[in-house]
Amino acid sequence: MNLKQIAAEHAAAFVEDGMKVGLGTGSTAYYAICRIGERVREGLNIQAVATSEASDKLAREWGIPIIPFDQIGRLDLTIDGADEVDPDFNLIKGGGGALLREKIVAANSDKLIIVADGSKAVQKLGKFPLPVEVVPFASEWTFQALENMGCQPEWRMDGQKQYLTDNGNLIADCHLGAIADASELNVQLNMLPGVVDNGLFVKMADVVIIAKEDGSIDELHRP
Ligand SMILES: O=C(CO)[C@H](O)[C@H](O)COP(=O)(O)O
Repeated sequence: MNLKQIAAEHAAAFVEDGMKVGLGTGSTAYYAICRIGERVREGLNIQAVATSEASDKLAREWGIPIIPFDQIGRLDLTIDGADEVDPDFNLIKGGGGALLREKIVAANSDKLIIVADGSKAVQKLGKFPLPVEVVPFASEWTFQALENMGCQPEWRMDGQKQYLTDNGNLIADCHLGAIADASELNVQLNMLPGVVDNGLFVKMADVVIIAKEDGSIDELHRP
């Protein structure tokens, strides 16, 4: 049983004719894009924006009409994955490096639907290293500032080279342990010059769809 696929295909059913849709990134969002692509081939009429070059390519392969972000306007919904989801609908995202575009697209969506298997549901965020996107200019200075904040950063690597995001930036994965106050940390990180954004999505998710071990689905709506 593929739990990622179960959650993602459940979410794809939220997409209706005429909608403007944000397409997430990662191995769970992959299945949502494929299911939406199947529906487009069956005649579903939507416009979409992708949160990464990889999702853009996948969507185009399925024939999903992809519109540049600045031309699409407000989105009806976005379907995306997450690395961790807490009971207050806060998330860690960016394991796939797409956190900046994912956060922009989510902020421009009436509804953010998160799809995940049960392993992503946690009581406290922070076991998964928090990705922080850093501009290359003065990157070591910014890295030091993250260390001084106690974030225990580690540069994400791509083989021997530093990993680069679709925006040409670096990722520092921060080993924080349990995060006491995600909202406060989100603000503190983004106040550091050199930090573009971080993977904390504080109360941005509207619906969380979790596929559990037995194949059943929890569909949770933020109050
Ligand atoms: O935030 C993301 C990419 O930047 C992904 O949504 C997140 O990493 C989850 O990925 P997966 O579905 O492959 O576990």
